[in-house]
Amino acid sequence: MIEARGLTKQYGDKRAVDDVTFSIAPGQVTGFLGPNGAGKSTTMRLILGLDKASSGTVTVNGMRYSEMASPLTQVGALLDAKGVHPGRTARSHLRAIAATHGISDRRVNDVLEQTGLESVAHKRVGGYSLGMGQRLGIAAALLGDPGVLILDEPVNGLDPDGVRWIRELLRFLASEGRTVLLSSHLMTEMAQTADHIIVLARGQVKADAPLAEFLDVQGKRMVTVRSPESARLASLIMREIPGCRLDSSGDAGFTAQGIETAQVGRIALNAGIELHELASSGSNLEDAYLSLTQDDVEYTTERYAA
Ligand SMILES: Nc1ncnc2c1ncn2[C@@H]1O[C@H](COP(=O)(O)OP(=O)(O)OP(=O)(O)O)[C@@H](O)[C@H]1O
Repeated sequence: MIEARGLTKQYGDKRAVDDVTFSIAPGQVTGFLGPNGAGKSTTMRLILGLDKASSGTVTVNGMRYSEMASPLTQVGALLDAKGVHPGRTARSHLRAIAATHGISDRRVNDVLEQTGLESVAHKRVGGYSLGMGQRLGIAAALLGDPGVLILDEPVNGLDPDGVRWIRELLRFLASEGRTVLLSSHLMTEMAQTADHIIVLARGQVKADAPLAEFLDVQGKRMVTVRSPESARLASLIMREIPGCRLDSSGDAGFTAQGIETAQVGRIALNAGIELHELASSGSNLEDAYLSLTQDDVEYTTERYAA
């Protein structure tokens, strides 16, 4: 369990984290989302005692990081996978960390095996690919067998195989009852990995909800309709369902928001209109996230029309 209460971090005149309160529960993966500069990494650093809060508190299993006698066994983190001496081998890197906590060589071998690094454990880290470096960072996070894991953009730059491996590993770790906090800008990946979503924007919590609820509240369900009489059907729908929004899809059809498939079916039936397609698609995490944060993006660019 990670608990933040009124957590605030001020850098000069920049308030990077602004009165943030949340509880991150064990047994699930919590996705930490937010535009660049939203305060995600700062919050993670505050949890890990790498930065000092200006006010408020954050605890892991009821304790501040600085109060933990053996922090690696409580909380494991992957913040910057590049912070490893290039001349060391993976095994010697992990052994050096293990030595600070009295962790056995056997455990080092276990995490090398768990992260698929056994066969390259004797090689110098300087020659590692990005994916191998990420695996080593995760091996270090797992070393103390902690109940809480914090990973800042762990899938950045990984190939599809590595991305899937991390997704399955995090789901497994959560299923063992661990608390997993994961930040990523990859929405499709997050949608497949997270059970719960926290969105930060300009240092504040904009949403804190189970994934399904987040999609329901923020997302927009879309109905796709195709009919040889689509223009007549569209005008009937506009008349009968005020507030619904239609967009022509060009292919003898249209998409509609703010309406259910059953309503379209009934209107079509009553008017004797033949339907060739009537389908509902759920909203995706990217759309839901973008609609929530569109006014909070600090670094923006012009959009290109398709
Ligand atoms: N050490 C620091 N000194 C001054 N400002 C900082 C420092 N660290 C972070 N900031 C500022 O705090 C804000 C939040 O940054 P942070 O890195 O936490 O955001 P983020 O959500 O992790 O962004 P990204 O998605 O780009 O990684 C930014 O405006 C950043 O410039």
